[in-house]
Amino acid sequence: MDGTTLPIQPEIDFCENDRHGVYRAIFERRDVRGQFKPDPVEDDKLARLITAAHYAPSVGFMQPWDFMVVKQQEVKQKVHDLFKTAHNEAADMFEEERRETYRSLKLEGILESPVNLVITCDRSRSGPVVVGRTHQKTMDLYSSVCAVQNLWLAARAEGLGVGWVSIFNEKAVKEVLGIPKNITVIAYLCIGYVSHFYQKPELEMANWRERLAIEDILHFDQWGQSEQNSLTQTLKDQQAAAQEGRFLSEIL
Ligand SMILES: Cc1cc2c(cc1C)N(C[C@H](O)[C@H](O)[C@H](O)COP(=O)(O)O)c1[nH]c(=O)[nH]c(=O)c1N2
Repeated sequence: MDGTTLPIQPEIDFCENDRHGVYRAIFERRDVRGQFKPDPVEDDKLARLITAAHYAPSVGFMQPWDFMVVKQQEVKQKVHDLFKTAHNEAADMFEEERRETYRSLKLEGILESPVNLVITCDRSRSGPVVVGRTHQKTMDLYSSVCAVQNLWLAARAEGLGVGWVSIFNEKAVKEVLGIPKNITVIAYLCIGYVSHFYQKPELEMANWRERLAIEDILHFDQWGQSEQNSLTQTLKDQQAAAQEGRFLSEIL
């Protein structure tokens, strides 16, 4: 193929505002559970989110996703019932000291959010041999997750909150939603306008878990090999800024 005849994008660089917008969406995106407002989400906005998801990268351009919009209260109620069952089971899986804290966490907004959206993965979408998936079969699942992340960031840019709910038995969810056996549920998302976005993850604020120090999860050339070099120092400085809400104003 002659590369010069293919259409190209007019610009390589983003202008300052656009670049800022991308990082803003990344740092200000939150998992929303309890701050949903009942206001309906306009179809054009919801469509933009789904379009953004559909333009995610996928292995071999497989596009293994489907999108299922759930708006009916009785369907949401059934999913919520499944959540409650799984949430009770989950509590018993944690160490005793953490059980009460776990129970006190708000971990879904299924009924309060006006729209629920299911993103799935059809593992046989483009036949048995897929470019890039010949040796690592799970790449299709990761592709659908890329679609979720696109949607999540686009939603933040639209002023919409998204909460990912994974506390239910997948088989039961599929039954309730009539999803065929060969389709994998990747994400059950609650979407809607919010009263506010928190600055930090709710699990971080609840002291459930801290953001890991970047230098502890950074390796050079060999696993477990660290280096005190300028990249390491810059990453530490950027993390300190991000933790204090200074990333957008000081690092960009
Ligand atoms: C695959 C997957 C699955 C879930 C989540 C996320 C992801 C990526 N998260 C959200 C998760 O708790 C949250 O992303 C982290 O706590 C970090 O917070 P922020 O997303 O930065 O606000 C999530 N949250 C929740 O309240 N109930 C849930 O069942 C899940 N499930």
